[in-house]
Amino acid sequence: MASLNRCIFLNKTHISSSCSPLSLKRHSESLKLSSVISERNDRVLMESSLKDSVLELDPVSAVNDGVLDFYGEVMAMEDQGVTPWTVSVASGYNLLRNPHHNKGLAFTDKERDTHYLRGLLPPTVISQDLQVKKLLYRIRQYQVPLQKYMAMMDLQESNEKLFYKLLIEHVEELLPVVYTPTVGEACQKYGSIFRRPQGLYISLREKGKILEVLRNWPEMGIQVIVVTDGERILGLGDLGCQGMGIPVGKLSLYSALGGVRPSACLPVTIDVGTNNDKLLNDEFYIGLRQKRATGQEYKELVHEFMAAVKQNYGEKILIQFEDFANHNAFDLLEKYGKTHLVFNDDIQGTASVVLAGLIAALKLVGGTLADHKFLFLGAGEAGTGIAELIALEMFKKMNTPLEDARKKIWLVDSKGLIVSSRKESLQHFKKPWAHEHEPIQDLVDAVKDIKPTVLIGTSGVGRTFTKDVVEAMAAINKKPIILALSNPTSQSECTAEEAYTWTEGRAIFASGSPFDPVEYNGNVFVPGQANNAYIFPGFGLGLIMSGTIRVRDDMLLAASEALAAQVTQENLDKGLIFPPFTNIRKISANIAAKVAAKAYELGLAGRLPQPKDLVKHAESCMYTPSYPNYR
Ligand SMILES: O=C([O-])CC(=O)C(=O)O
Ligand SMILES: [Mg+2]
Repeated sequence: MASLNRCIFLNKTHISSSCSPLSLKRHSESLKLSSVISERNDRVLMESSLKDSVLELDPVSAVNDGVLDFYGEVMAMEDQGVTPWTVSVASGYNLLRNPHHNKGLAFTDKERDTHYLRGLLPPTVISQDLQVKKLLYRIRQYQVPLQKYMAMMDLQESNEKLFYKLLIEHVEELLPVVYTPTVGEACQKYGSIFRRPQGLYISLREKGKILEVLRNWPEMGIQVIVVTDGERILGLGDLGCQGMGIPVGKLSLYSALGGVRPSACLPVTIDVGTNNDKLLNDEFYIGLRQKRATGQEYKELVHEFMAAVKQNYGEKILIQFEDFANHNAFDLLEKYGKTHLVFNDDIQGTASVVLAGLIAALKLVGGTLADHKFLFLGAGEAGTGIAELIALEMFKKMNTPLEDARKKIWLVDSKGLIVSSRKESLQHFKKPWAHEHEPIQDLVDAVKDIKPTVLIGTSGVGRTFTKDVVEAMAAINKKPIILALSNPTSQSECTAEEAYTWTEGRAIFASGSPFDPVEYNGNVFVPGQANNAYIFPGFGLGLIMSGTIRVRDDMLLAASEALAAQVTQENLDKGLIFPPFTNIRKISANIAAKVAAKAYELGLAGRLPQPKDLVKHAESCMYTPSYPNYR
């Protein structure tokens, strides 16, 4: 019974709130917890001598067959309540089951002795590097992307540090596995692949209790929440509660790409029902089986959530809105932008990344932003968000009046070109783009008439950049810039191969979801990935490390410029308007530094004094997943 002499971690809230006085008394008496109590964050570390406790156990707790009934579960009568008491012991078997502390076969001999692991592991001791190699080998064995995804999720739930080391060191290969496009399929099938909860579910049933629900989450030092209501998951539509895969994936990138501690990240899904009949009739669906609540009922739940988050975590908590439908996304950003540190990834993150790509592309096509003409297919969050940020950059950098800047930008939605005669019936976020022009129904006619230099797809509908459309762009421009941003791959407006082939290799192409390099006429073209994953991790790190409490457009522009500055001549020579993801942590540190610098400049930073070298400071704040040595 040597292994019983060890450290245990008890969660304060669980001691005080979830244990009945009776069971607590029985525990404290029988376990004889010694008095060395030190507090570390929200945890209470107690040295206990369980060895003694075993000898002193009340005979009632010992069951006949010799199995000790510590928790009264075996002896309790049916009408007696039993507390579902758990103690997490940071050693022995539980240490191996704890994803934050587990090192698997990398536990040294000394650690195996000290932490009661002898016999629980096979004799070999291997390095973390060898573990990475082994895991990568295993993941490569799977042919189906969803299997790779599930293997990665299993790893995240069993050995968090190994998961992050693997992801960081092989980011180009594994990003499409844990994130877009595979995460889209994972959300579609989340009901059947769901194993363990990876975030908080806040449904209409939790109304009035959201603060309590937040307190059920085991970590207290939360710095970033990514929240969705599942209504517009990528370009896949309403996936209800199964949208949870998105906050989980985004937050994995916060840690891997932006260096925010995993324990400081909280994925949240707000479940107000779904209008997806297929899910409502799916026996494995995990969410509320009802149509979406709207209007006041919806607003009240979200408002309670926003208030509870600030109450529980304070003013500096960053809340990233993700994959909300247009009809809520703009209003939520507008409303909570005034009172909370909020950021909408689909409106602002996508805008910032695309602007960065365009700034870099100017080096290939020449001129300033104001010399170009932009045509969008799709006038939702991404389309209007990007359009507004491009106009803002022209205004700030070239003193182009905002109204004139907007006139260089045209949007097409499902009803055709957005023009002034449609103004009355347009949603408010489309109105600034309703310019004077004859109505045009088809995209190809809009391309021929408007003659854009840049074509951007944000419609969420795949295959809409047809051969006619792309050829029309190629007829007008020597180097047409074509960005097919909708996700996942199935919703991309065109493929990389189509873009290069239909423009005879002249396109400057990037897409939201990754495409492999394309060989055309003996040349290899490497498409860039214009995905907000370049921006949000570094952007969030910059906000957190400066201690700011509000997001400003100037910070988004700073992030774009920082990202564009990371595109090298070598990248441009290959036609790439984004740097490779391989260096993403360095890129994120640079973005974070520029965002933080802007926060300091605007007087919005709460962490004073300002560090001298913000890039170094950002790097020093970043989480690294190497194993610590356990005493
Ligand atoms: O998740 C992604 O890959 C990009 C994004 O925010 C979206 O498409 O909604
Ligand atoms: Mg999104």
